[in-house]
Amino acid sequence: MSKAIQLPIIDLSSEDRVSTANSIRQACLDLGFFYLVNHGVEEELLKKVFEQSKKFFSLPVEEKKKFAVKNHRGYTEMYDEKLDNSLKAKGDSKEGFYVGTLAENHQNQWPSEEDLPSWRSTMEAYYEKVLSAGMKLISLVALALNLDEDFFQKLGALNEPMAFLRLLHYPGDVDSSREGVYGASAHSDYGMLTLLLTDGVPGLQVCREKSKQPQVWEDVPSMSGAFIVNIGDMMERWTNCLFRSTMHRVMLTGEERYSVAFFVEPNKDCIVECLESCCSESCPPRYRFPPIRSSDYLEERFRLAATASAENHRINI
Ligand SMILES: O=C(O)CCC(=O)C(=O)O
Ligand SMILES: [Fe+2]
Repeated sequence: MSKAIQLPIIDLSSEDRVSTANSIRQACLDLGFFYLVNHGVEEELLKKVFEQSKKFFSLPVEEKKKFAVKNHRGYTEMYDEKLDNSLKAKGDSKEGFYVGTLAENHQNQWPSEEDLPSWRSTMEAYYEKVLSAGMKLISLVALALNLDEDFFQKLGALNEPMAFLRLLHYPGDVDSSREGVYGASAHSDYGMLTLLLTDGVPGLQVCREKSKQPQVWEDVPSMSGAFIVNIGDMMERWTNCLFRSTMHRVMLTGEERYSVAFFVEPNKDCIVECLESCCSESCPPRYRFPPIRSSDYLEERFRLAATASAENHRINI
């Protein structure tokens, strides 16, 4: 058993925005992981998303493959992805389903109303609600960086955010005794921030210092009704590594596990480069992080994580 970590709790409904922004700043300087409570997404909807997710993953695999991922929307099979591509294992032991931005809803794939009634409306409602919580949170993140709260909106990062909802299912019957077998192998997330919901089954772990050997992994307990939020790599680049995008993974415990990740990414054309408020003469922009276009960066990361078996449904955003 690994040691359980205690994450700070951020209340999205608090009227004291300055103090909330300060707490976010501290959490992001420290680990870049925190719980988000009072986020405005009703318990009932959280429950429904899990129910509908289970219904989809319970379909026969041939049925699920009819929604094989296209343009980064739809079903990803077991082993399609290897988040730590230095591993020898064939791929991560999980299946998933991506829903992309509703602004380009024609590109999304939906099971029919006859097969899975209310599936689409549940996912759309969840997408809208979590996106709205994510936008509120990003305003607070801007304040936490001593910027105007609408900084990322003004920058044009969020007029068409490339947010992805991803349903995840980790089967309980995978032999995880072999080396390199994980539900999700070690990685950091790609974008601005991630709002994660889990069903309470353990498995998620974080590593504070990825270069320290041996690596120390700590369990992240889930908190009922709260999102686990983490900072992604593009936010780390924007902040010149002031805010941390921490490495994490999902262990297989022998118990089936469901989670729902919501990745908030800037819009495609947004250039991600060191913010002025995060560099100075004594702390210049890191040379390994030159300005990049958001969608170029994302595509490259998706490409690196796709296993050979997933090559034929390569992402194209
Ligand atoms: O399922 C989880 O708890 C985490 C998944 C994750 O880290 C990811 O998909 O990026
Ligand atoms: Fe992740």
